[in-house]
Amino acid sequence: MSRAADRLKVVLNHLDRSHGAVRASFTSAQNVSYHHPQVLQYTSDTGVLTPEQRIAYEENGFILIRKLVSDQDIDRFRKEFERICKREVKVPGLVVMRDVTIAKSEYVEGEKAVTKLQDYQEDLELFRYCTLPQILKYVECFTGPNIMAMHTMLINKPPDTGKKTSRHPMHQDLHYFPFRPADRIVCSWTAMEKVHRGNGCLVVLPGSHHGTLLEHDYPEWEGGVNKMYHGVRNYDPNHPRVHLEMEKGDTVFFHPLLIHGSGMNQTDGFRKAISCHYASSDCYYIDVKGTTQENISNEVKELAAKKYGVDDTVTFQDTWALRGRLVQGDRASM
Ligand SMILES: CCCCCCCCCCCCCCCCCCCC(=O)SCCNC(=O)CCNC(=O)[C@H](O)C(C)(C)COP(=O)(O)OP(=O)(O)OC[C@H]1O[C@@H](n2cnc3c(N)ncnc32)[C@H](O)[C@@H]1OP(=O)(O)O
Ligand SMILES: Nc1ncnc2c1ncn2[C@@H]1O[C@H](COP(=O)(O)OP(=O)(O)OP(=O)(O)O)[C@@H](O)[C@H]1O
Ligand SMILES: O=C(O)CCC(=O)C(=O)O
Ligand SMILES: [Fe+2]
Ligand SMILES: [Mg+2]
Repeated sequence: MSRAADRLKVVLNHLDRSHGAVRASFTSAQNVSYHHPQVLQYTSDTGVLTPEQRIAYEENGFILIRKLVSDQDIDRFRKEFERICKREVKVPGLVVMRDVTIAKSEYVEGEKAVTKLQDYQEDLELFRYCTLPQILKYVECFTGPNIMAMHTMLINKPPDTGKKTSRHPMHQDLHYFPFRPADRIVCSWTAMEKVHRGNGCLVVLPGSHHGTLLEHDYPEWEGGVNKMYHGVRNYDPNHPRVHLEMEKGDTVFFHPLLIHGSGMNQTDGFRKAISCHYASSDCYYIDVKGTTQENISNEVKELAAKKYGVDDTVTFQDTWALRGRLVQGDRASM
Protein backbone atom coordinates (compact mmCIF):
# COMPACT_ATOMS: atom_id res chain seq x y z
CA MET A 1 0.00 0.00 0.00
CA SER A 2 1.25 3.53 -0.76
CA ARG A 3 2.29 5.97 1.92
CA ALA A 4 -0.72 8.15 1.16
CA ALA A 5 -2.94 5.15 1.83
CA ASP A 6 -1.16 4.46 5.12
CA ARG A 7 -1.80 8.01 6.23
CA LEU A 8 -5.41 7.83 5.14
CA LYS A 9 -5.87 4.62 7.09
CA VAL A 10 -4.61 6.20 10.28
CA VAL A 11 -6.97 9.14 9.81
CA LEU A 12 -9.85 6.82 9.02
CA ASN A 13 -9.31 4.62 12.06
CA HIS A 14 -9.20 7.68 14.23
CA LEU A 15 -12.37 9.13 12.72
CA ASP A 16 -14.24 5.86 12.91
CA ARG A 17 -13.44 5.60 16.59
CA SER A 18 -14.28 9.17 17.57
CA HIS A 19 -17.36 9.37 15.36
CA GLY A 20 -18.60 5.98 16.51
CA ALA A 21 -19.29 7.55 19.88
CA VAL A 22 -20.94 10.59 18.31
CA ARG A 23 -23.06 8.34 16.13
CA ALA A 24 -24.19 6.23 19.08
CA SER A 25 -25.41 9.22 21.07
CA PHE A 26 -26.89 10.89 18.00
CA THR A 27 -28.92 7.92 16.80
CA SER A 28 -30.19 6.96 20.23
CA ALA A 29 -31.22 10.55 20.91
CA GLN A 30 -32.91 11.37 17.62
CA ASN A 31 -33.05 8.21 15.58
CA VAL A 32 -31.57 9.91 12.54
CA SER A 33 -29.06 8.36 10.21
CA TYR A 34 -25.47 9.28 10.62
CA HIS A 35 -23.46 10.82 7.79
CA HIS A 36 -19.78 10.12 7.61
CA PRO A 37 -17.66 13.23 7.11
CA GLN A 38 -16.23 13.55 3.61
CA VAL A 39 -12.88 11.94 4.36
CA LEU A 40 -13.63 9.16 1.97
CA GLN A 41 -15.52 10.32 -1.07
CA TYR A 42 -16.69 7.05 -2.59
CA THR A 43 -17.89 4.75 0.18
CA SER A 44 -19.79 4.93 3.42
CA ASP A 45 -19.25 3.03 6.61
CA THR A 46 -21.93 0.36 6.83
CA GLY A 47 -19.70 -2.15 8.59
CA VAL A 48 -19.30 -4.24 5.43
CA LEU A 49 -16.12 -2.95 3.81
CA THR A 50 -12.97 -3.00 5.90
CA PRO A 51 -10.95 0.23 6.06
CA GLU A 52 -8.45 -1.41 3.70
CA GLN A 53 -11.19 -2.20 1.19
CA ARG A 54 -12.59 1.31 1.38
CA ILE A 55 -9.17 2.79 0.75
CA ALA A 56 -8.57 0.39 -2.11
CA TYR A 57 -11.82 1.48 -3.81
CA GLU A 58 -10.94 5.12 -3.15
CA GLU A 59 -7.58 4.65 -4.85
CA ASN A 60 -8.45 2.18 -7.61
CA GLY A 61 -12.15 2.63 -8.38
CA PHE A 62 -12.95 -1.06 -8.15
CA ILE A 63 -12.99 -3.90 -5.67
CA LEU A 64 -13.09 -7.62 -6.34
CA ILE A 65 -14.94 -9.93 -3.95
CA ARG A 66 -14.21 -13.60 -4.46
CA LYS A 67 -16.96 -16.24 -4.51
CA LEU A 68 -19.82 -13.85 -3.77
CA VAL A 69 -22.43 -15.66 -5.85
CA SER A 70 -23.03 -19.38 -5.43
CA ASP A 71 -22.59 -21.97 -8.19
CA GLN A 72 -26.26 -22.92 -7.80
CA ASP A 73 -27.43 -19.37 -8.49
CA ILE A 74 -25.13 -19.02 -11.48
CA ASP A 75 -26.31 -22.34 -12.90
CA ARG A 76 -29.88 -21.08 -12.62
CA PHE A 77 -29.00 -17.85 -14.48
CA ARG A 78 -27.31 -19.89 -17.18
CA LYS A 79 -30.37 -22.13 -17.61
CA GLU A 80 -32.64 -19.11 -17.91
CA PHE A 81 -30.27 -17.58 -20.46
CA GLU A 82 -30.53 -20.77 -22.53
CA ARG A 83 -34.32 -20.74 -22.30
CA ILE A 84 -34.37 -17.16 -23.57
CA CYS A 85 -32.02 -17.98 -26.46
CA LYS A 86 -34.21 -20.92 -27.45
CA ARG A 87 -37.17 -18.54 -27.31
CA GLU A 88 -38.92 -20.70 -24.71
CA VAL A 89 -39.66 -17.52 -22.77
CA LYS A 90 -40.49 -14.11 -24.05
CA VAL A 91 -39.35 -11.23 -21.86
CA PRO A 92 -40.92 -7.78 -22.26
CA GLY A 93 -38.35 -5.06 -22.90
CA LEU A 94 -35.45 -7.44 -23.40
CA VAL A 95 -32.88 -6.35 -26.00
CA VAL A 96 -30.99 -9.20 -27.63
CA MET A 97 -27.75 -8.22 -29.24
CA ARG A 98 -25.86 -10.36 -31.75
CA ASP A 99 -22.21 -9.88 -32.58
CA VAL A 100 -21.99 -7.50 -35.53
CA THR A 101 -20.02 -9.94 -37.75
CA ILE A 102 -22.39 -12.83 -36.99
CA ALA A 103 -25.45 -10.61 -37.51
CA LYS A 104 -24.16 -9.42 -40.85
CA SER A 105 -22.91 -12.76 -42.20
CA GLU A 106 -24.77 -15.99 -41.58
CA TYR A 107 -27.91 -16.90 -39.70
CA VAL A 108 -27.02 -18.64 -36.46
CA GLU A 109 -29.60 -20.11 -34.11
CA GLY A 110 -29.81 -19.99 -30.34
CA GLU A 111 -27.21 -19.06 -27.79
CA LYS A 112 -24.34 -19.01 -30.29
CA ALA A 113 -25.82 -15.96 -31.99
CA VAL A 114 -26.27 -13.92 -28.85
CA THR A 115 -23.56 -11.56 -27.60
CA LYS A 116 -25.53 -9.83 -24.92
CA LEU A 117 -28.93 -9.65 -23.27
CA GLN A 118 -29.80 -6.22 -22.12
CA ASP A 119 -32.65 -5.04 -19.89
CA TYR A 120 -33.65 -8.35 -18.31
CA GLN A 121 -35.46 -6.54 -15.47
CA GLU A 122 -38.79 -8.20 -16.38
CA ASP A 123 -37.32 -11.71 -16.19
CA LEU A 124 -37.88 -12.80 -12.60
CA GLU A 125 -35.22 -15.49 -12.65
CA LEU A 126 -32.40 -13.31 -14.04
CA PHE A 127 -33.51 -10.29 -12.04
CA ARG A 128 -32.95 -12.32 -8.88
CA TYR A 129 -29.27 -11.51 -9.46
CA CYS A 130 -29.97 -7.81 -8.83
CA THR A 131 -31.71 -8.56 -5.54
CA LEU A 132 -29.22 -11.03 -4.03
CA PRO A 133 -28.70 -9.86 -0.42
CA GLN A 134 -24.95 -10.47 -0.50
CA ILE A 135 -24.65 -8.19 -3.55
CA LEU A 136 -26.92 -5.45 -2.15
CA LYS A 137 -24.95 -5.46 1.08
CA TYR A 138 -21.92 -4.27 -0.89
CA VAL A 139 -23.87 -2.02 -3.23
CA GLU A 140 -25.21 -0.09 -0.24
CA CYS A 141 -21.64 0.93 0.68
CA PHE A 142 -21.51 2.91 -2.56
CA THR A 143 -25.10 4.02 -3.18
CA GLY A 144 -26.49 4.35 0.33
CA PRO A 145 -29.68 2.59 1.49
CA ASN A 146 -32.12 3.57 -1.29
CA ILE A 147 -31.14 1.45 -4.27
CA MET A 148 -32.36 1.27 -7.86
CA ALA A 149 -31.27 -1.37 -10.36
CA MET A 150 -30.89 0.88 -13.41
CA HIS A 151 -29.33 -1.34 -16.03
CA THR A 152 -29.18 -5.09 -16.35
CA MET A 153 -27.05 -7.19 -18.69
CA LEU A 154 -25.94 -10.75 -19.34
CA ILE A 155 -22.86 -10.80 -21.51
CA ASN A 156 -22.10 -13.86 -23.64
CA LYS A 157 -18.87 -12.83 -25.31
CA PRO A 158 -18.56 -15.01 -28.41
CA PRO A 159 -15.41 -16.61 -29.80
CA ASP A 160 -13.88 -13.98 -32.02
CA THR A 161 -14.65 -14.54 -35.71
CA GLY A 162 -11.24 -13.17 -36.66
CA LYS A 163 -12.44 -9.60 -37.02
CA LYS A 164 -11.74 -8.66 -33.38
CA THR A 165 -15.34 -7.51 -32.94
CA SER A 166 -15.59 -9.46 -29.68
CA ARG A 167 -13.53 -6.74 -28.04
CA HIS A 168 -15.24 -4.11 -25.97
CA PRO A 169 -13.41 -0.79 -26.37
CA MET A 170 -12.16 1.07 -23.31
CA HIS A 171 -15.01 3.18 -21.94
CA GLN A 172 -16.62 4.77 -18.90
CA ASP A 173 -20.14 3.52 -18.18
CA LEU A 174 -21.20 7.02 -17.04
CA HIS A 175 -21.21 7.97 -20.73
CA TYR A 176 -24.53 6.07 -20.99
CA PHE A 177 -26.14 7.53 -17.88
CA PRO A 178 -28.04 10.85 -17.67
CA PHE A 179 -28.04 10.81 -13.89
CA ARG A 180 -25.72 11.93 -11.12
CA PRO A 181 -23.88 12.04 -8.82
CA ALA A 182 -21.45 9.54 -10.32
CA ASP A 183 -20.17 8.52 -6.90
CA ARG A 184 -23.61 7.10 -5.98
CA ILE A 185 -23.59 4.75 -8.99
CA VAL A 186 -21.86 1.38 -9.05
CA CYS A 187 -21.67 -1.64 -11.33
CA SER A 188 -21.59 -5.18 -10.05
CA TRP A 189 -20.21 -7.68 -12.56
CA THR A 190 -20.10 -11.39 -11.74
CA ALA A 191 -18.14 -13.99 -13.68
CA MET A 192 -20.40 -16.93 -14.61
CA GLU A 193 -17.35 -19.10 -15.33
CA LYS A 194 -13.60 -18.72 -15.19
CA VAL A 195 -12.71 -15.48 -16.96
CA HIS A 196 -9.13 -14.94 -18.03
CA ARG A 197 -7.01 -13.12 -20.56
CA GLY A 198 -7.64 -15.73 -23.21
CA ASN A 199 -11.42 -15.40 -23.21
CA GLY A 200 -11.45 -11.63 -22.78
CA CYS A 201 -11.57 -10.69 -19.13
CA LEU A 202 -12.25 -7.16 -17.98
CA VAL A 203 -9.32 -4.79 -18.34
CA VAL A 204 -9.32 -1.75 -16.07
CA LEU A 205 -7.22 1.39 -15.64
CA PRO A 206 -6.95 1.68 -11.84
CA GLY A 207 -7.50 5.19 -10.51
CA SER A 208 -9.05 6.47 -13.73
CA HIS A 209 -12.30 7.13 -11.81
CA HIS A 210 -10.56 10.18 -10.33
CA GLY A 211 -10.83 11.85 -13.73
CA THR A 212 -13.83 13.36 -15.51
CA LEU A 213 -16.19 11.93 -18.09
CA LEU A 214 -14.30 11.83 -21.38
CA GLU A 215 -15.51 12.10 -24.94
CA HIS A 216 -16.67 8.76 -26.39
CA ASP A 217 -17.25 7.63 -29.95
CA TYR A 218 -17.01 4.54 -32.15
CA PRO A 219 -13.40 3.39 -32.38
CA GLU A 220 -11.97 3.13 -35.88
CA TRP A 221 -11.67 -0.64 -36.04
CA GLU A 222 -11.25 -2.26 -39.43
CA GLY A 223 -13.35 -5.33 -38.69
CA GLY A 224 -16.37 -3.34 -37.50
CA VAL A 225 -17.73 -2.33 -34.11
CA ASN A 226 -20.86 -3.46 -32.28
CA LYS A 227 -23.76 -1.07 -31.95
CA MET A 228 -23.28 1.39 -29.07
CA TYR A 229 -19.78 0.12 -28.27
CA HIS A 230 -18.40 3.61 -27.90
CA GLY A 231 -14.85 3.99 -26.67
CA VAL A 232 -12.93 6.75 -24.94
CA ARG A 233 -11.50 9.00 -27.63
CA ASN A 234 -8.22 9.72 -25.93
CA TYR A 235 -6.88 7.91 -22.95
CA ASP A 236 -3.32 7.67 -21.77
CA PRO A 237 -1.93 4.50 -23.39
CA ASN A 238 0.78 4.43 -20.72
CA HIS A 239 -1.68 4.27 -17.83
CA PRO A 240 -1.13 0.96 -15.99
CA ARG A 241 -3.68 -1.72 -16.93
CA VAL A 242 -4.98 -4.52 -14.78
CA HIS A 243 -6.50 -7.70 -16.22
CA LEU A 244 -9.19 -8.93 -13.84
CA GLU A 245 -8.97 -12.70 -13.94
CA MET A 246 -11.90 -14.15 -12.05
CA GLU A 247 -13.42 -17.48 -11.05
CA LYS A 248 -17.07 -18.42 -11.32
CA GLY A 249 -19.02 -16.37 -8.75
CA ASP A 250 -16.31 -13.75 -8.22
CA THR A 251 -17.78 -10.26 -8.36
CA VAL A 252 -16.21 -6.91 -9.09
CA PHE A 253 -17.82 -3.63 -8.04
CA PHE A 254 -16.64 -0.63 -10.00
CA HIS A 255 -17.16 3.11 -10.33
CA PRO A 256 -18.91 4.47 -13.47
CA LEU A 257 -15.94 6.69 -14.34
CA LEU A 258 -13.47 3.81 -14.22
CA ILE A 259 -12.05 3.28 -17.71
CA HIS A 260 -12.46 -0.38 -18.64
CA GLY A 261 -13.03 -2.70 -21.57
CA SER A 262 -12.48 -6.30 -22.48
CA GLY A 263 -10.22 -8.06 -24.93
CA MET A 264 -10.91 -10.55 -27.68
CA ASN A 265 -12.24 -13.98 -26.86
CA GLN A 266 -9.61 -16.26 -28.33
CA THR A 267 -11.18 -19.49 -27.05
CA ASP A 268 -14.01 -21.41 -28.67
CA GLY A 269 -16.32 -21.02 -25.66
CA PHE A 270 -18.75 -18.19 -24.94
CA ARG A 271 -17.49 -16.14 -21.99
CA LYS A 272 -20.40 -15.35 -19.69
CA ALA A 273 -20.93 -12.67 -17.07
CA ILE A 274 -23.98 -11.11 -15.47
CA SER A 275 -24.12 -7.50 -14.35
CA CYS A 276 -26.25 -4.74 -12.93
CA HIS A 277 -25.69 -1.02 -12.63
CA TYR A 278 -27.14 0.37 -9.44
CA ALA A 279 -27.78 3.97 -8.47
CA SER A 280 -29.05 5.65 -5.37
CA SER A 281 -32.71 6.45 -5.83
CA ASP A 282 -31.76 9.90 -4.50
CA CYS A 283 -29.79 10.59 -7.69
CA TYR A 284 -31.19 13.15 -10.13
CA TYR A 285 -31.47 13.28 -13.90
CA ILE A 286 -29.42 15.72 -15.93
CA ASP A 287 -29.94 17.20 -19.38
CA VAL A 288 -27.15 15.95 -21.66
CA LYS A 289 -27.88 18.39 -24.49
CA GLY A 290 -24.70 20.10 -25.57
CA THR A 291 -22.50 17.63 -23.70
CA THR A 292 -20.35 14.73 -24.92
CA GLN A 293 -23.26 12.40 -24.06
CA GLU A 294 -25.49 13.80 -26.77
CA ASN A 295 -24.34 11.15 -29.27
CA ILE A 296 -25.37 8.18 -27.12
CA SER A 297 -28.57 9.93 -26.07
CA ASN A 298 -29.58 10.21 -29.74
CA GLU A 299 -28.76 6.57 -30.44
CA VAL A 300 -30.80 5.33 -27.49
CA LYS A 301 -33.78 7.51 -28.45
CA GLU A 302 -33.55 6.19 -32.02
CA LEU A 303 -33.58 2.62 -30.76
CA ALA A 304 -36.52 3.32 -28.43
CA ALA A 305 -38.43 4.81 -31.37
CA LYS A 306 -37.65 1.82 -33.60
CA LYS A 307 -38.36 -0.80 -30.96
CA TYR A 308 -41.35 0.72 -29.17
CA GLY A 309 -42.60 3.26 -31.67
CA VAL A 310 -42.37 6.03 -29.08
CA ASP A 311 -42.06 9.60 -30.35
CA ASP A 312 -39.53 12.20 -29.31
CA THR A 313 -41.55 13.27 -26.28
CA VAL A 314 -39.87 10.24 -24.63
CA THR A 315 -36.55 11.61 -23.47
CA PHE A 316 -33.24 9.85 -22.84
CA GLN A 317 -33.97 10.32 -19.12
CA ASP A 318 -37.41 8.71 -19.55
CA THR A 319 -35.86 5.57 -21.10
CA TRP A 320 -33.90 5.15 -17.87
CA ALA A 321 -36.78 5.98 -15.52
CA LEU A 322 -38.92 3.37 -17.32
CA ARG A 323 -36.30 0.64 -17.02
CA GLY A 324 -35.09 1.33 -13.46
CA ARG A 325 -36.44 -0.89 -10.66
CA LEU A 326 -36.32 -0.27 -6.92
CA VAL A 327 -34.50 -3.07 -5.09
CA GLN A 328 -34.06 -1.59 -1.61
CA GLY A 329 -35.45 1.33 0.42
CA ASP A 330 -37.66 4.02 -1.10
CA ARG A 331 -37.89 5.31 -4.63
CA ALA A 332 -37.10 9.01 -4.34
CA SER A 333 -36.08 11.16 -7.32
CA MET A 334 -35.24 8.44 -9.84
C1 LIG B 1 -40.26 2.80 -23.92
C2 LIG B 1 -38.86 3.16 -23.65
C3 LIG B 1 -37.99 2.02 -23.26
C4 LIG B 1 -36.61 2.34 -23.54
C5 LIG B 1 -35.93 1.36 -24.36
C6 LIG B 1 -34.65 1.83 -24.85
C7 LIG B 1 -33.75 0.70 -25.17
C8 LIG B 1 -32.33 1.13 -25.12
C9 LIG B 1 -31.38 0.00 -24.87
C10 LIG B 1 -29.97 0.39 -25.05
C11 LIG B 1 -29.38 1.09 -23.91
C12 LIG B 1 -27.93 1.04 -23.99
C13 LIG B 1 -27.23 1.69 -22.91
C14 LIG B 1 -26.72 0.81 -21.86
C15 LIG B 1 -25.29 0.85 -21.62
C16 LIG B 1 -24.91 0.80 -20.19
C17 LIG B 1 -23.45 0.78 -20.00
C18 LIG B 1 -22.82 -0.41 -20.58
C19 LIG B 1 -21.94 -0.19 -21.77
C20 LIG B 1 -22.34 -1.08 -22.89
O1 LIG B 1 -22.70 -2.17 -22.73
S1 LIG B 1 -22.19 -0.47 -24.42
C21 LIG B 1 -22.99 -1.58 -25.44
C22 LIG B 1 -24.38 -1.48 -25.34
N1 LIG B 1 -24.89 -2.05 -26.50
C23 LIG B 1 -26.09 -2.02 -26.73
O2 LIG B 1 -26.77 -1.49 -25.93
C24 LIG B 1 -26.63 -2.61 -27.95
C25 LIG B 1 -28.06 -2.61 -27.87
N2 LIG B 1 -28.58 -3.49 -28.86
C26 LIG B 1 -29.14 -3.10 -29.94
O3 LIG B 1 -29.19 -1.91 -30.15
C27 LIG B 1 -29.76 -4.11 -30.82
O4 LIG B 1 -29.53 -5.37 -30.32
C28 LIG B 1 -29.30 -4.01 -32.30
C29 LIG B 1 -27.79 -4.09 -32.35
C30 LIG B 1 -29.78 -2.68 -32.87
C31 LIG B 1 -29.92 -5.11 -33.10
O5 LIG B 1 -31.28 -5.19 -32.80
P1 LIG B 1 -32.41 -5.66 -33.79
O6 LIG B 1 -32.88 -4.49 -34.52
O7 LIG B 1 -33.40 -6.43 -33.00
O8 LIG B 1 -31.66 -6.69 -34.70
P2 LIG B 1 -31.80 -7.07 -36.19
O9 LIG B 1 -31.30 -8.45 -36.26
O10 LIG B 1 -33.18 -6.77 -36.67
O11 LIG B 1 -30.78 -6.12 -36.94
C32 LIG B 1 -31.08 -4.81 -37.31
C33 LIG B 1 -29.87 -4.19 -37.96
O12 LIG B 1 -28.80 -4.06 -36.97
C34 LIG B 1 -27.66 -4.77 -37.41
N3 LIG B 1 -26.98 -5.30 -36.25
C35 LIG B 1 -27.31 -6.38 -35.55
N4 LIG B 1 -26.49 -6.55 -34.55
C36 LIG B 1 -25.63 -5.52 -34.60
C37 LIG B 1 -24.55 -5.14 -33.80
N5 LIG B 1 -24.18 -5.83 -32.75
N6 LIG B 1 -23.88 -4.04 -34.12
C38 LIG B 1 -24.23 -3.31 -35.19
N7 LIG B 1 -25.26 -3.61 -35.98
C39 LIG B 1 -25.94 -4.72 -35.68
C40 LIG B 1 -28.19 -5.83 -38.32
O13 LIG B 1 -27.18 -6.28 -39.19
C41 LIG B 1 -29.26 -5.06 -39.05
O14 LIG B 1 -28.64 -4.22 -39.98
P3 LIG B 1 -29.25 -3.91 -41.40
O15 LIG B 1 -28.22 -3.05 -42.06
O16 LIG B 1 -29.44 -5.21 -42.04
O17 LIG B 1 -30.53 -3.17 -41.11
N1 LIG C 1 -6.75 -0.59 -31.10
C1 LIG C 1 -7.46 -0.45 -30.01
N2 LIG C 1 -8.14 0.69 -29.77
C2 LIG C 1 -8.88 0.83 -28.67
N3 LIG C 1 -9.00 -0.12 -27.72
C3 LIG C 1 -8.34 -1.26 -27.90
C4 LIG C 1 -7.55 -1.50 -29.05
N4 LIG C 1 -7.03 -2.74 -28.93
C5 LIG C 1 -7.49 -3.24 -27.78
N5 LIG C 1 -8.30 -2.37 -27.16
C6 LIG C 1 -9.00 -2.55 -25.92
O1 LIG C 1 -8.08 -2.80 -24.91
C7 LIG C 1 -8.56 -3.79 -24.01
C8 LIG C 1 -7.67 -4.98 -23.94
O2 LIG C 1 -7.48 -5.53 -25.21
P1 LIG C 1 -6.65 -6.83 -25.56
O3 LIG C 1 -7.51 -8.01 -25.65
O4 LIG C 1 -5.84 -6.56 -26.75
O5 LIG C 1 -5.87 -7.08 -24.27
P2 LIG C 1 -4.36 -6.86 -23.98
O6 LIG C 1 -4.29 -6.02 -22.76
O7 LIG C 1 -3.63 -6.37 -25.16
O8 LIG C 1 -3.98 -8.31 -23.58
P3 LIG C 1 -3.44 -9.45 -24.54
O9 LIG C 1 -2.00 -9.15 -24.68
O10 LIG C 1 -3.75 -10.68 -23.77
O11 LIG C 1 -4.18 -9.32 -25.84
C9 LIG C 1 -9.94 -4.13 -24.51
O12 LIG C 1 -10.85 -3.33 -23.87
C10 LIG C 1 -9.86 -3.79 -25.98
O13 LIG C 1 -11.12 -3.58 -26.51
O1 LIG D 1 -18.24 -7.99 -20.11
C1 LIG D 1 -17.61 -7.20 -20.79
O2 LIG D 1 -16.96 -7.54 -21.75
C2 LIG D 1 -17.60 -5.75 -20.42
C3 LIG D 1 -18.90 -5.15 -20.64
C4 LIG D 1 -18.95 -3.74 -20.25
O3 LIG D 1 -18.05 -3.15 -19.80
C5 LIG D 1 -20.19 -3.07 -20.42
O4 LIG D 1 -21.10 -3.64 -21.05
O5 LIG D 1 -20.32 -1.95 -19.95
FE1 LIG E 1 -18.77 -1.09 -19.21
MG1 LIG F 1 -3.80 -7.23 -27.17
